[in-house]
Amino acid sequence: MPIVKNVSRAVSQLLQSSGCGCGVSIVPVRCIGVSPRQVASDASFHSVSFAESDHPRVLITGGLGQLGVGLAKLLRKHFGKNNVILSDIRKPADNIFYSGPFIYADILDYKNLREIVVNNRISWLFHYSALLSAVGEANVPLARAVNITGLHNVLDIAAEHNLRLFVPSTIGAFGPTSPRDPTPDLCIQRPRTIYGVSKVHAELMGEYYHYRYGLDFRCLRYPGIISADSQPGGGTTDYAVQIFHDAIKTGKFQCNLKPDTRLPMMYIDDCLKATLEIMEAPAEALSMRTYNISAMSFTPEELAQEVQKHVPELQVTYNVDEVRQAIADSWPMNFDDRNARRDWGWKHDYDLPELVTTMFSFLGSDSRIAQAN
Ligand SMILES: NC(=O)C1=CN([C@@H]2O[C@H](COP(=O)(O)OP(=O)(O)OC[C@H]3O[C@@H](n4cnc5c(N)ncnc54)[C@H](O)[C@@H]3O)[C@@H](O)[C@H]2O)C=CC1
Ligand SMILES: CC(=O)[C@H](N)C(=O)O
Repeated sequence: MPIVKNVSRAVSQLLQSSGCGCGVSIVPVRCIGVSPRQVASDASFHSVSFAESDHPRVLITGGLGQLGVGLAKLLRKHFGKNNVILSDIRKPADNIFYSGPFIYADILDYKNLREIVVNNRISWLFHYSALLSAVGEANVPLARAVNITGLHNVLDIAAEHNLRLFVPSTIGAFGPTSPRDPTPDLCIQRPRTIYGVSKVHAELMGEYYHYRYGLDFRCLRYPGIISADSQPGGGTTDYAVQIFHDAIKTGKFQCNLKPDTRLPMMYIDDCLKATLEIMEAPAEALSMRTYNISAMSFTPEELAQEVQKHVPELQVTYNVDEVRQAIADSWPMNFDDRNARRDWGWKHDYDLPELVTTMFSFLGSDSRIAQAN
């Protein structure tokens, strides 16, 4: 009888302790071939701090996409080359392979991922693997596996090994019934893409693990990201990268969204800066675990006009892709990021004119390099 009493007291203490994450003492641990179970642990994830110890040991999943290589470069500057491991299931180009540690990691292979985390003493994980909005609609079973099952693997490993975990979300986590102009952090989220559904799931699961197990989960909802030295991976906002390449190469650009489709966008340097800043923010500063971040918002027509200031002869035509247009029409037009600005001092550096100038200075020098080779 006393044993039964003790057990029920322990269980009720556990349930009551959810909410702040401090002192929570159970962690989901998966055994290979056995369903998830829970074991006792004294871990207090919120106390993990790198301020007084060495740099974090970082793993980036899905690192060979549009954003991962730039993130690795930024983090290596801060934490040292060998403390940041880039990973993916694709083969890296020579320059990436030789620029720092690279490892094969399939996020659907739980055991392999856990082995990498353990063997490399990983303490921060940036989970970038995903299928984006347009390619996700083209292959829903794969998007569901990578974006949802893969996330479950990452969450369990992060909780089990006390990692600080960053998972990006997106403007695509909102849908036609969300307020679109502007879209606040907390509002109706009923996206109609598998990508959006998987990202709402990631936000909720991450926050659940935070409140239930104390996982140090941090999440930003990125706008469409624009970069010069990496290609987008099959999203609805890809046009805003392609226009620069086509303006330089052919002077002609065919846009797959209508000219007046307004979407939030951001230059990659701002996106990566925000990602590092939220990971470094003290836990006490974070009143939420999922934040919108914003920089600018424009339509294809407005972007084309700005690009034409640099390439006046650029001809733009419109050939609307119905799938992408329907997605874009359900996404935010403007993003409200007041909470990020208030809580941890988020501030963007690039508006539309600076973005366009910076893109051309990058691509201009790149094409000169390409010609010289
Ligand atoms: N690029 C953008 O405009 C935005 C990106 N995000 C998010 O940021 C993250 C990174 O985005 P991008 O670099 O643009 O994506 P991307 O599509 O360019 O790259 C994703 C990477 O995931 C990898 N991957 C696919 N299946 C995998 C698996 N089973 N195991 C390991 N890796 C796998 C792919 O090989 C690819 O290199 C994603 O989670 C995305 O949802 C959010 C909003 C905007
Ligand atoms: C905004 C995103 O998440 C991405 N670029 C996409 O268009 O799917």
